[in-house]
Amino acid sequence: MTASIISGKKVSDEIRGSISDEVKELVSKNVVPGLAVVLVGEDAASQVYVRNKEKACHDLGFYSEVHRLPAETSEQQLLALVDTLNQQDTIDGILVQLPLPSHINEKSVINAISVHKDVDGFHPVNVGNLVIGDDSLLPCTPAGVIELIKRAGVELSGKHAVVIGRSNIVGKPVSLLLQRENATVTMCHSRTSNMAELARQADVLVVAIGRANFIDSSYVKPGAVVIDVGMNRLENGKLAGDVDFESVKEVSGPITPVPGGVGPMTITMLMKNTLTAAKRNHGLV
Ligand SMILES: Nc1nc2c(c(=O)[nH]1)N[C@@H](CN(C=O)c1ccc(C(=O)N[C@@H](CCC(=O)O)C(=O)O)cc1)CN2
Ligand SMILES: [Mg+2]
Repeated sequence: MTASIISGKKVSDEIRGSISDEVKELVSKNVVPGLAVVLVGEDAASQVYVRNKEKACHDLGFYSEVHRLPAETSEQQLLALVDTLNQQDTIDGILVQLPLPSHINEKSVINAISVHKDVDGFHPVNVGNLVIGDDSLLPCTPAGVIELIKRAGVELSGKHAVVIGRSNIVGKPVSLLLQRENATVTMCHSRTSNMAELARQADVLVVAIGRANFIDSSYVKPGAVVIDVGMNRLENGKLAGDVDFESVKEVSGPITPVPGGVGPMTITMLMKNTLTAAKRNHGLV
């Protein structure tokens, strides 16, 4: 029997509806949440994502600034812009689209963003608070993964979750958030020798490895929930996840598609973080 599809688009629209209502209330108090997005260079995928973020801001009534800088922008020039945005009262959230050109140190840029405006949740202070369980702005994709699992009605407490991939922006934080939901978490990575065996033990399998269609049905326990964080552009221009959707959906439980799964949730969680930052910046929480 084919698995049920977890629609990130549907969940995203539901959450954006409530964000839009909250923004209207804030605007009535003369508070307009402001997001600044900085894009350096001409990476095609990044341009799509930044356009999606800008559109979401406009759709939800946020103030939005997009700074598109040439690829040859120096690290110092970028840091100067971040410093200006840190001090700009109309801006509650700042993000610098990754990846950056190789001559720019991503860590230096992330560290330069004010912790309170770090709506990506990448700043070491926000990451540290995530690790110790204190309040923090959560990284958008991991937060979106957890929201999708919860809204699919999946109970995580006591379940075995297997995360494949250990990146700083997805694998590591999503493992921590799964632990916060009392799941038992196994993290697999490029040096894991028995990945398929471990993956088949998962009640919930989260895949974020950046390899198109890598995970087939041999990695999936029948009925397991499968969350595909992959975002791979194929030579034919189509988008593919890390999961071989057509084969896996025949054995899995609820599964996210690509596109239309985790991706839209990343943007929505960014809007949610910006709203939170605006409320905090204006002393409303
Ligand atoms: N500063 C950041 N950089 C990057 C992040 C991030 O969270 N912060 N994450 C990824 C890219 N990403 C957000 O920027 C992102 C990826 C995909 C989507 C999305 O909506 N995908 C759609 C398909 C879009 C398309 O047609 O290509 C989907 O999956 O349905 C949104 C955001 C790396 N960089
Ligand atoms: Mg404001």
